[in-house]
Amino acid sequence: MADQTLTRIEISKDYLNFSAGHFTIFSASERENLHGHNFQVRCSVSAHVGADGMAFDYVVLKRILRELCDALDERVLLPELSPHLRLEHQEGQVIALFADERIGFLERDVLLLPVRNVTIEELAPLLLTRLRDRIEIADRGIRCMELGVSSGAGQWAYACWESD
Ligand SMILES: Nc1nc2c(c(=O)[nH]1)N=C([C@H](O)[C@H](O)COP(=O)(O)OP(=O)(O)OP(=O)(O)O)CN2
Repeated sequence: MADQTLTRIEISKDYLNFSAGHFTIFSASERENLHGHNFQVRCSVSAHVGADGMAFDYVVLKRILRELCDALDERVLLPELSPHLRLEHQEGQVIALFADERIGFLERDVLLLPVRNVTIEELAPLLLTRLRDRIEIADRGIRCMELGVSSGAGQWAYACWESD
C-alpha cells in the first residue's frame, strides 16, 4: 500500500512582502484614513513525497510568491467589490466615491482588487487563489495549501485550500 503520509513545507521569507497603501472600510460612513503597511506573506504546502525524495521544488513556489507580492508592491490598493465604495475612471484618474467624499488617485498609482475590503482576511484568499492558478497541483500531488498575509508583526490572516 502506498505511503499516505503528507509532508508540509513552509516558506517564510523576509523578501515575501509588499508595501502598499489602503484604508479599511467599516461601514457606509466610516473608514480609516489612507495609510500604508509593509505586508508580509508566508505559505505552507502539504504534499506526498515522491520517489525522488521531494514533494515539489520549493524554488518554484518561492518564485511565484515573490511575483505575487511584486504585483501589489508600491500601489494604493482599492476594493472593487465594496458595497460602500464606487470607483470611477476620469482622465487618467481613479476616483473613489465614499459617503460624501471624492478621493482621487492617479491611475498608475492604484490597483483595483476583486475584494470587498482591503483587509488581510481578503488579501489572503486572493493571493491563495492566484497561487493555485499558477502551481501545478495535480501534477505534484499537492493536497493542502495555506497562505498567510500580515499587515504588521503579530497580526496575520490565513486562507486554506484542501483537495477533495
Ligand atoms: N479584521 C481586520 N481588522 C482590521 C484590519 C484588517 O486587515 N482586518 N486592518 C486594520 C488596519 O488597516 C491596520 O492594519 C491595523 O491598524 P492598527 O492595529 O491600529 O495598527 P498597527 O497595524 O500599527 O498595529 P499595532 O498593534 O499598533 O502595532 C484595522 N482593522
